[in-house]
Amino acid sequence: MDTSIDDATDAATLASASILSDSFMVPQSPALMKLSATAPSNRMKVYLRVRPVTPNEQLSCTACAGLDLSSPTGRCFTADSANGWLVARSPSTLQSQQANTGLDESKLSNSASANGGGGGGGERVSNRFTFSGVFDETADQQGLYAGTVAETVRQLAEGDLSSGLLFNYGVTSSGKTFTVQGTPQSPGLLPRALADLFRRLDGQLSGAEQLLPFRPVSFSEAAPLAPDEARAALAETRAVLSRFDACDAQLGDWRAALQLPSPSPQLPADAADPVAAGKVGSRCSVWVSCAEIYNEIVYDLLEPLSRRAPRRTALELRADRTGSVYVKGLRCLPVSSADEAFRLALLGKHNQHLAATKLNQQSSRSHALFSIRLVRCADRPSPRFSQ
Ligand SMILES: Nc1ncnc2c1ncn2[C@@H]1O[C@H](COP(=O)(O)OP(=O)(O)OP(=O)(O)O)[C@@H](O)[C@H]1O
Repeated sequence: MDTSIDDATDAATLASASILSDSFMVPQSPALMKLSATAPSNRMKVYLRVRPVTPNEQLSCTACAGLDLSSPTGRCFTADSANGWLVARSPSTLQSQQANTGLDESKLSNSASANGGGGGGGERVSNRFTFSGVFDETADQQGLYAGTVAETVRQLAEGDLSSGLLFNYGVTSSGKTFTVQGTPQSPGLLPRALADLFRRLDGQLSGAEQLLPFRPVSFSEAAPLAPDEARAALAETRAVLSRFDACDAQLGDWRAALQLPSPSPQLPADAADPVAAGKVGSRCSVWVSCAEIYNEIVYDLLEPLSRRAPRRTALELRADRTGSVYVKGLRCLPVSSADEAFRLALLGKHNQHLAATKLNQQSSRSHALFSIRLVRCADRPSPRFSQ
């Protein structure tokens, strides 16, 4: 997987790739990745998003000197959304083509072979990479969400999916944060997924003041929750959210772009239980966690820090009874709205290790993991639940 995408980025393609699966696996070779991306029956999907070239990149890329990157024919790649292809050409090939004969786009594309080999009489002119979907720089955030994550969220909300993963991969400054988090005016995949999930669960959620019947444990299990434990869990969410002031200024814009109600809706303590009232067949609670992997150590990004304990605790990985790996001790907090869940995501992002790199003033220095867990209680006398 890495090799194939890196080939493209080497050719100055600025893109991030996302993988969505309900059984996560990492292919070991480019050939395997190609198979995964194209086989219709495979549950892993690989998408490529190309972001716009910035004026700075146009100026600073020596390999691209003389090329007009703002023109589709002046670039060393072509994103073909209709076919799910990315055709990459080396800058030197492009320069010599433009200088000598002018660029013949159709000839270049035709020369690309399906297995990524070159054409043009044995000369390696271009490579074609195949993805489950390709989104060029004109793709907006809503279109990207609708074409990638929306179906997984629907399946999760309807109980057709037990687990899914969105894995976002790309070189520094390729647009990972923009794609997953987005901006207040243009929210990315995560806030859209949360808003969509809560809209779909409308009427099925345990209210903030009602007792949650179960809590998630390990990777894929749930355990009954005693009333005082439920109260403590809800109080912890409120305590963590109360530290949110640092990011609060932008919340109005996020809410407006996502059409979220403001402030977050919380069911009153005496709200009718929708299951008991026969309105829905199941009752759900949503829990989120936020971790980072920094220098190969896992930390809880929602852990409160104090003067006495100014550093985050290093957490350990464990395997549960099914062999699934989880982070022991990672806070998993109940949330009653998309607004609450996204505020926790923003707080986690705020706490992540950041540094400026040559290419990105706000570069993430760690890998962040945001988990959304849905616990569904089918009926109370003999409860069944799914995550
Ligand atoms: N599709 C897009 N449309 C417009 N601007 C974008 C797009 N993708 C990324 N950008 C802009 O490009 C810059 C770098 O993007 P971003 O910070 O998301 O990269 P990153 O992959 O998260 O970087 P790092 O790994 O260093 O944290 C940002 O200024 C961002 O706003």
